[in-house]
Amino acid sequence: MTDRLPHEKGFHISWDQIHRDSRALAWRLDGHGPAEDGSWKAVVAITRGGMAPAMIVSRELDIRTVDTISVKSYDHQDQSEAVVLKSPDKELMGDGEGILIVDDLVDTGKTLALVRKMFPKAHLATVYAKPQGREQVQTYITEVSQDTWIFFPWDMALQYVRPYRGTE
Ligand SMILES: O=P(O)(O)OC[C@H]1O[C@H](OP(=O)(O)OP(=O)(O)O)[C@H](O)[C@@H]1O
Ligand code: HPA
Ligand SMILES: [Mg+2]
Repeated sequence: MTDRLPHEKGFHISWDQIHRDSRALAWRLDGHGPAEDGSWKAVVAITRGGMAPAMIVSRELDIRTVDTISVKSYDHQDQSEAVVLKSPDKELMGDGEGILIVDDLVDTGKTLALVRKMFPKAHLATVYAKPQGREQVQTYITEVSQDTWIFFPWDMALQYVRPYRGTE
């Protein structure tokens, strides 16, 4: 876990930061849907990490139809094969046209590759992206290096840190 990080760097994201970055994602997507007025039909969150960004995006863009797809590919920081545990509504999704699929980040791109295969016409958007998976995502806000592990606020808690000088 955190004391045995396989990644060289840690990028710690606060609630405030993910809120700002998710809003920035929404504003970038605004008006770029395939409908005549540029709107999107629905937002689909890739659970669980995509749920908070998807909520913020759907709020900003006034989209009330929100569904989820559950893809599991990691146990803590160990990656395994990506599998779909729950699919979104078939009738709503079709081939994905007009659907905004939102996740917190793309890392290797395995999760999004699977989602893309299921819904080839959907728009895939993430808040953060690493270089290896960047090709899989159509819109993202911030890129971090591949050897960085992103820590999200829902996986962290405030705790005591020792002063820079001192022994306690
Ligand atoms: O680009 P990839 O290498 O596939 O990795 C990115 C995915 O991995 C994490 O989800 P995870 O499977 O850990 O599930 P969670 O969202 O429930 O934490 C993250 O939230 C992305 O969905
Ligand atoms: O850098 C990451 N942070 C959190 N979850 C992840 N899942 C894949 N990569 C990451
Ligand atoms: Mg996830």
